[in-house]
Formats: sequence, C-alpha cells, structure tokens
Amino acid sequence: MEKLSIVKIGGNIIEDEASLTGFLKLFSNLKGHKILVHGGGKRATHIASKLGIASKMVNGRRITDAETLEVITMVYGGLVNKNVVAKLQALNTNAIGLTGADINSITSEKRPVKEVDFGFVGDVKQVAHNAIDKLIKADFTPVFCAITHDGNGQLLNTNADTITSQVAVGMSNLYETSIYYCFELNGVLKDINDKNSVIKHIDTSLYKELLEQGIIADGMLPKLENCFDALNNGVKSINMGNTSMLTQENDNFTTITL
Ligand SMILES: Nc1ncnc2c1ncn2[C@@H]1O[C@H](COP(=O)(O)OP(=O)(O)O)[C@@H](O)[C@H]1O
Ligand SMILES: CC(=O)N[C@@H](CCC(=O)OP(=O)(O)O)C(=O)O
Repeated sequence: MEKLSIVKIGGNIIEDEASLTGFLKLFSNLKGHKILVHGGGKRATHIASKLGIASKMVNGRRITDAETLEVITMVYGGLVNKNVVAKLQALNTNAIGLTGADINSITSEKRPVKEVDFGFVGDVKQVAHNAIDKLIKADFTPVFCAITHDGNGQLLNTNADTITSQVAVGMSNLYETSIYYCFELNGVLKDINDKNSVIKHIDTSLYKELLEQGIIADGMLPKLENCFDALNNGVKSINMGNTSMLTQENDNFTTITL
C-alpha cells in the first residue's frame, strides 16, 4: 500500500501569519501523497463578533444558527481556504480547496437535538474516498475546510479534528494513512505549564490513566477521542505536536497508538 499523510492545522497557527507561512513551507516540502485539513474557529469568532454575532461553544463545538452558518461558510470555505490554497500555489503545491459538498466528498447528518441544540452542525456519515483519490491520482493536493453537507443542499459545520480523523479512516481503504495534528504546543504535555514535558508515546492504557488524572483536558479531549476512533478504524499512525514535527529534525512530539 502507498502512504498518505493527512495534516491538520488549527486556529492558532492560522491566526499567526508567520506560523502559517512557516507551516505551509513544511507542508509543501512533505514528500508523498498528502491532504491538508484546516480549522479557523478563532477567525470565525472574530469576524462574527465584528458583525455583532456572539459565538457560543459547548463541549468544544460551535452552536451554529443560520447566521453563524453564513459566517463560517464565508470564513472557512472562502477567506481561510482560498488564502491557504493561494499560498500553497506560490510554493508550487497544486492545491484544490474543498468543502465536503465539493465532489460530494464528505456527507454528514445534522446532529440530533438532545440536551443541546447545536443547530447546523454535522456528524460525518460518509467519506467518498474514491472521489478524493481521483484528485490525489491527478497530483492535486486536497485542502479541506470544516464544512460538510447533508446531500439535500444543506451545508453543515463540522469540527476540523473530526473531519481529519474521518477522512483518514476513509482513505485507509486505499492508503497506509498517517495523521499529523499540528498545533501550537510541542505535543501532549504531562504538565500543561511546562512546554518541555511532552509525552512521547500514548497507547490505550496510558490514555485511560491520563484521562483519570485530568491531564488531558479542554480541546485535547475531543482530539484524542478522535485519535482512538481513527486507530480502531484502520488509520496506521497518529502524531501530535508543533509544525516542525513534519521535518526529520524534530522527534519531540507525541505518537499515539492502540
Ligand atoms: N495535556 C495537554 N497537552 C497539550 N495540550 C492540552 C493538554 N490538555 C489540554 N490541552 C489543550 O488543548 C489545546 C489544543 O486543542 P485545540 O484548542 O482543539 O487545538 P487546535 O488549535 O488544533 O484547534 C491546547 O491549546 C491546550 O490548551
Ligand atoms: C462544529 C464546530 O465546532 N466546528 C468548528 C470548525 C472549525 C474548527 O474546528 O477550527 P479549529 O480547528 O481552529 O478549532 C468551529 O466552528 O469552531
């Protein structure tokens, strides 16, 4: 099986021009087949607030009413996605920006209302791995934003970490797939206040211990939950750390296995 790398960048990297430029250079230089997934939650919150729309997050997910859906469509699908694609073109990476509606790549289902009504938030149902592979085989580099669709004309907001793990699970039918979650810290830290306390390897049993000890919290909770879901469904390896983990020089990041 050929190899495929799926790289995710979150809001903090996107917000910092120098970090974004540095990251995109590393991503461009990455050998082999690759896919980029980007978030942009911070930018969406910022622009929504300029428009007088308050943002509300519950369990790390944005409550997405009709107005907020308009904002995130403009920000993720337009502003962030197209800027990332243009910057990649400048680095000679022939990128194509996509939402899940494009080439019907990611379909999702509006999250059912239980204790919380998340509004237009979608849980991934299907990833069209063969359609995505046509782009890869044509030497295009897909760049996904955090938008999916329900197949009936409705766009839905889907967390970018979840898009990453679900696209990785789908592509594992065709490739030996690795995920790289790039964020502003060096990896999963034993002590959140000590940036050098990277836990180099987390497996299922250590994961349970870290959860019990409360060492994994906030944004890291859904991230790691997604990781174990992906590993249980065919993804070969998952790495988490700052963007320099995409180079051979840095081995100070977290690797996650079953
Ligand atoms: N043990 C931990 N190690 C590293 N980060 C942690 C840990 N526990 C919680 N976090 C938090 O998780 C955040 C990363 O998740 P998130 O905010 O979803 O990132 P992203 O930028 O990818 O959207 C970090 O900024 C950090 O505040
Ligand atoms: C449903 C939901 O919460 N979607 C996220 C999608 C963006 C995202 O995941 O961005 P980061 O990776 O930068 O956090 C949101 O709107 O914030």
